[in-house]
Amino acid sequence: MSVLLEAENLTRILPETIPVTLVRDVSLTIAEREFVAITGPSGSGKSSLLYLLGLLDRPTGGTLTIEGRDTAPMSDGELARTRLEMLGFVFQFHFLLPEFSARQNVEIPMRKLGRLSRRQMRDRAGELLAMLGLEDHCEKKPYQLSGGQRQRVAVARALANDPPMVFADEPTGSLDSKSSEQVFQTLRDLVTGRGKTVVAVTHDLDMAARMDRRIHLVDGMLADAVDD
Ligand SMILES: Nc1ncnc2c1ncn2[C@@H]1O[C@H](COP(=O)(O)OP(=O)(O)OP(=O)(O)O)[C@@H](O)[C@H]1O
Repeated sequence: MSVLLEAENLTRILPETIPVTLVRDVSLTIAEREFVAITGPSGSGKSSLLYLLGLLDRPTGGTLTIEGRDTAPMSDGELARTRLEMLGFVFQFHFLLPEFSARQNVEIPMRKLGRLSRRQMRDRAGELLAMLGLEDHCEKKPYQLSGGQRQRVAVARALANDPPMVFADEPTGSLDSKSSEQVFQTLRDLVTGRGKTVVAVTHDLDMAARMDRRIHLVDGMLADAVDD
């Protein structure tokens, strides 16, 4: 399996009067077609690590390569472009734009990348929504959808530019158990059915146990490093 992301001694320290260490010396690799959970107690740095791996934040130490390319010398513009092409994001609260339909929300990352015609974007958004069982809801606004449906629109939006990797931060955290299971199955299908890599922060240990690998953090460090 080819490696997509490689972190070596990844560290993020906030330069406060008393510096706050969010992530410390984390080394890991994430390969194609992996379904990885990031677990750990509240405040252990799970979201901070996800933001670093997702190129939403820059480390203060260590290295991060994506498909073999070092991210340190990349400008903010290059990082944004790499995110658009390589990475999709699903957050606990869907962050769909309320004034736009489901379809228009899914088109947004395609518009930003600017590779497809209006017609192609429209068609692709419709196909993605249909793949997630939302073919009858394309023209609805987020407030007209259930929590689980909104989260599946967010998954469709994450897939808009066909990235190899999807990051999810507590994707089922605000859903009831039935919708959680649907969203979990949707993420699982991305890996087994579509060959994506999915990395998800979760508090839900049962869910983490059903994923293929677990990265456990304690105080911003990998738990196996803490055990040493
Ligand atoms: N901007 C910030 N300024 C100060 N402290 C911060 C900041 N961002 C995060 N922290 C602290 O860093 C630690 C790690 O936060 P992070 O959100 O990554 O943890 P988490 O494991 O995702 O937590 P949770 O499970 O509660 O969401 C926490 O103690 C948090 O309070």
